[in-house]
Amino acid sequence: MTLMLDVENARKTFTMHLQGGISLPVVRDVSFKVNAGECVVLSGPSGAGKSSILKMIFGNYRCDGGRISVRHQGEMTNLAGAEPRLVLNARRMTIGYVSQFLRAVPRVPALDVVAEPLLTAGLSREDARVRAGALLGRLNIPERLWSLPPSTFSGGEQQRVNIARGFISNVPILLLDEPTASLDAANRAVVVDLIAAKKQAGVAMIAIVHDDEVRMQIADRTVDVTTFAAAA
Ligand SMILES: Nc1ncnc2c1ncn2[C@@H]1O[C@H](COP(=O)(O)OP(=O)(O)OP(=O)(O)O)[C@@H](O)[C@H]1O
Repeated sequence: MTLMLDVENARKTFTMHLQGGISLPVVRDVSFKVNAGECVVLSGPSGAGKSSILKMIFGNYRCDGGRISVRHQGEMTNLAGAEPRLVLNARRMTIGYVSQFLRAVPRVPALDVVAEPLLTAGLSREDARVRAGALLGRLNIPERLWSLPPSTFSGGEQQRVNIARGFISNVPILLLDEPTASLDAANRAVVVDLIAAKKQAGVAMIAIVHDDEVRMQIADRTVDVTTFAAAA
């Protein structure tokens, strides 16, 4: 078993500067590990801090304490409090984040939105586009839409473009924030298959899923976030 992510006593408090500096403690003592090929699902009610934990791992939210170690280029590397350059490097090579919403650059065709992580990884434009098309097809995005920017797509289509962009890269750690939220049953099943393929490939995943059926299909373990509740 190869350890890929080790979260130790991570803590987050928001300080609301516009409300007289009120402190909003969200999570404390967050501790769990994820091995290669394993999918850990974060559970807990709305507001428990699940998305905040994913954002702390990805470096969108700064930790106020503790360690977030990821296997980056073969070494366990602490990203909590790391220099921005290291965090950006880890995002390019090690950690992918599939959020519920697509943040696409305006006017870029869907095919290129999906192909972009492969170009960054050094593939030729031609090869990257072929793989992007295959994945968009698998996610039931009709070919006539591939050359259009996704900004006019439906919510579910945009989410599938986002999933394709997240799953196309070969990063060894994937963070999945409600990847099936607005999908129909057929596309949910495709995403469950994509997750199974990533497990086979040894990718470590941390997921938030509200759909019980999807959770049962993908979770190797569940981590209950309420045990990290920070409110006294
Ligand atoms: N940027 C922020 N500034 C202030 N408070 C925040 C911020 N992000 C999250 N919070 C607060 O942290 C708490 C946890 O939010 P979070 O989104 O992590 O919960 P969640 O478990 O993912 O909820 P849900 O299932 O509804 O998405 C909430 O009370 C939220 O208001």
